[in-house]
Amino acid sequence: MPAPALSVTDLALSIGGRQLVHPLTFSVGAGERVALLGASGSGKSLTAAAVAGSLPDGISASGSITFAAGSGRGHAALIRQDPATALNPLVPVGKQIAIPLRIAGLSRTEAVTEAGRLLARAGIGEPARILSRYTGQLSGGQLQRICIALALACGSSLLVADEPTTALDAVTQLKVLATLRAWGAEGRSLLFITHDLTAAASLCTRALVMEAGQIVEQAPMAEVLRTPQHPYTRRLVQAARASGQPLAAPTATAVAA
Ligand SMILES: Nc1ncnc2c1ncn2[C@@H]1O[C@H](COP(=O)(O)OP(=O)(O)OP(=O)(O)O)[C@@H](O)[C@H]1O
Repeated sequence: MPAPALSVTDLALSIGGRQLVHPLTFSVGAGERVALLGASGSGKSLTAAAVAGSLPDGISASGSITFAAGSGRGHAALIRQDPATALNPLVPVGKQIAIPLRIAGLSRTEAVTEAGRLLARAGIGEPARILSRYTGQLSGGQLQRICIALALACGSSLLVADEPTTALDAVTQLKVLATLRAWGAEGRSLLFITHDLTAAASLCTRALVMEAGQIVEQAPMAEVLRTPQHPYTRRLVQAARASGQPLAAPTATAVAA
């Protein structure tokens, strides 16, 4: 069995002696798409930041986070709800995507061509036109997909996506979810942080559920939807069903597609 893309063991996070995240242990398999669900303030974003190595100042961490050996040039890439914060507003996005490609040894021309190809792979229409744009000239959904193209350019094998669809309209949400699905279908791993069970169920095959800084449930997504165990998970499933949106975990065939 291949080593997990990500193994988190007894990860605990605190600030000034106040425990924000209690010791957590979980893994994300190679090519697996895992949802990290939980209410606001349950510790999802801090966990995501710890995995991506970008904890805010003042937060202390203990425990271990390991990545599969040889799992790509950059281990984990993080995309957030506000993707503009990850990009430089003064540099055209194509140039920003070209930087890691140049570092990896591509010539200037090759890097620009590859940046366009990666934008297309991330679901951006008319990539040649988008390459020369600045972040201020692009929509939230486009910026999310540009961050995914950047993660592709960095050779990341694991994408940590922290509420990437929360601020988007329904149509754009579907486009970003499709890009994330394609990311996983190419054998890369995904940790999808959200409080939107409908989005998580459409994308992920396994779910971790957090409440008050602890993982209270972890199971295959289909099982979570069918027989949620923890009271918070039950409320989440009931609320999603009450909204009338279809709730179904991806099948093994859909994952391989
Ligand atoms: N930089 C920080 N300094 C102090 N406390 C923090 C900091 N960041 C987060 N916290 C606290 O840690 C807890 C977990 O926060 P976190 O942002 O991880 O929650 P979350 O589940 O991602 O919530 P949301 O869905 O609203 O983003 C909260 O109580 C929050 O107030």
